[in-house]
Amino acid sequence: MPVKKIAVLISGSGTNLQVIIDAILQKKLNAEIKIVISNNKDAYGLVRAEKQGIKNMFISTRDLTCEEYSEKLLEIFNKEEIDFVVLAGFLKILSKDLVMQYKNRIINIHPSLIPSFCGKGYYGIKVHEKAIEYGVKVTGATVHFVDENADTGPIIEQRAVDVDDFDTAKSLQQKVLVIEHEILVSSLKKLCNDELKVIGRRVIKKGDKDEKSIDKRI
Ligand SMILES: Nc1nc2c(c(=O)[nH]1)N[C@@H](CN(C=O)c1ccc(C(=O)N[C@@H](CCC(=O)O)C(=O)O)cc1)CN2
Ligand SMILES: NCC(=O)N[C@@H]1O[C@H](COP(=O)([O-])[O-])[C@@H](O)[C@H]1O
Repeated sequence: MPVKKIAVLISGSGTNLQVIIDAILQKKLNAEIKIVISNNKDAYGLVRAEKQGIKNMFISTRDLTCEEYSEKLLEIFNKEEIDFVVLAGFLKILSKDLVMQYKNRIINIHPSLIPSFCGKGYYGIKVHEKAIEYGVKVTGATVHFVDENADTGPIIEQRAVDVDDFDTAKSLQQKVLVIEHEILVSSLKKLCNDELKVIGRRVIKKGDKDEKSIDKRI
């Protein structure tokens, strides 16, 4: 199977980007990061890419509409012949047009168990603050395909973590980040190996013994 060309979009420290870099170096992923793009010029993730010799660029989204910066991204994806896009802490909503042209080829990592604590306004530490405030006993992380709305695409993988009485938003963020790194690599591996099939809102592993019965049920 040919090596998949991926673009990774970031806005911050890039620890999720780093685990993808590490997984490729350890030959765990059938992928090559062709480009890292950030809408934050100070994102440490750009430093991580530079250190690894990966093409990287800052694209300002300030003063641009969603459609305008999405069009810029699409031009780059086409030029680099990108197969899949990973949103790894990218904090801007992508346009419907871009998402449709890359239907089921863009994945996102979110630091909660969707549909809890997600959607517009839910990003970074804010997600964990809401979880602590609500008093949930379990939270976690989700990898999902990206559709035109925030965090509503079909779910690929989720994993839970317990919320302890002494947890703060910060401590919870650290616990969930460990899980994010694990399920992001796991999901990306399945995607790059063409192991995923989307049936309605459900994402199943191809060759699943129940695939045909699931097909009929939906
Ligand atoms: N079309 C889509 N685009 C994006 C999705 C998606 O599911 N569909 N996921 C987000 C990532 N994300 C949650 O996982 C997310 C990111 C940002 C926001 C948000 O409310 N952003 C603010 C601006 C924040 C800033 O600029 O500092 C906003 O848009 O007003 C919600 C969810 C990536 N794109
Ligand atoms: N809604 C999107 C969102 O909140 N994304 C979150 O941003 C962080 C980026 O960390 P990183 O830059 O170290 O990978 C991660 O926790 C990711 O789940």
